[in-house]
Amino acid sequence: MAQNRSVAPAEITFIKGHGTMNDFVLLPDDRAELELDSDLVRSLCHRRAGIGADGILRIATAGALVEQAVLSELPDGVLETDWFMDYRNADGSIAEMCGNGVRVFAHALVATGRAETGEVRVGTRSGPRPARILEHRGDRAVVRVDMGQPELLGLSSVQVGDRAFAGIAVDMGNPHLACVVPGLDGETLAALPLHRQPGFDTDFFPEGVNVEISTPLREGRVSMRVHERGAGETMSCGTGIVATAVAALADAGCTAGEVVVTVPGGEVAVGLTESGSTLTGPSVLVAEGTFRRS
Ligand SMILES: N[C@@H](CCC[C@H](N)C(=O)O)C(=O)O
Repeated sequence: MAQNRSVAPAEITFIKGHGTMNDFVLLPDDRAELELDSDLVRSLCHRRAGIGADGILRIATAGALVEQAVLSELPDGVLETDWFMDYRNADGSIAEMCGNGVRVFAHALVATGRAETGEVRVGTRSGPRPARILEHRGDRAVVRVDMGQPELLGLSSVQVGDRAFAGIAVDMGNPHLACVVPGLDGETLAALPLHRQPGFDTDFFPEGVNVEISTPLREGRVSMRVHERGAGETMSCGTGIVATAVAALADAGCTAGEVVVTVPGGEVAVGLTESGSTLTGPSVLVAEGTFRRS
């Protein structure tokens, strides 16, 4: 039963941050009192009329989100007292997970005194995603996230402009189609019309999909671009980066290894073992302030 839920206030305190330019508005709302509807999410994320972001990270305890009926129950492994990343895409839709978001969220927990530096428990709709702050210098941090076990779901394909690409469907808590394209180089990758929604198989992905296109693995590195469900093309996508590393390693005949993924917004490192995956990269907190709702 929702309790003490206020109507959305006229002024909302926010922090703005990004992880390899996948940018977020963070809303400190420990007791989950804010009515975070999709109109408010879209206003906050609007790049002309709002603050501008690929998504929203509400900071609340998991217990408060259950109490306010934002979550119907605690996801497996998440404790009532855990800080929970209540993630919304820029279009107002809810997503289960956000890899870059977890890095920025854990950094913000430490920067605002909600958690100690070191290992930080972060709850998500896909379960706990422990994060370790490896370096922390004020507004900048380097964070490693335990991203769990990627699940391979089979093969599908996408249409990007006049080209079709085959890919591996990977469940990272959220859905991905990671397409490693033989012979693709950085220049051709950069020219693909990924700003437009790629065509995908809606029977295979009834809830929509995040689409990654990448170069093949070369000396432990790939270059990738992404079109995100609910946000359009972004400069980086942490879950998509891990999905791409899985697909690039599979393409090279491996099920484990280290891959550095270059995205338009920077570089992130993935570690893949038989039992799980990690994502290591930067987090930057760039601003804080008050959003005035009109
Ligand atoms: N940018 C994120 C993924 C955000 C959610 C995604 N758009 C979805 O709808 O699944 C990341 O860093 O993983």
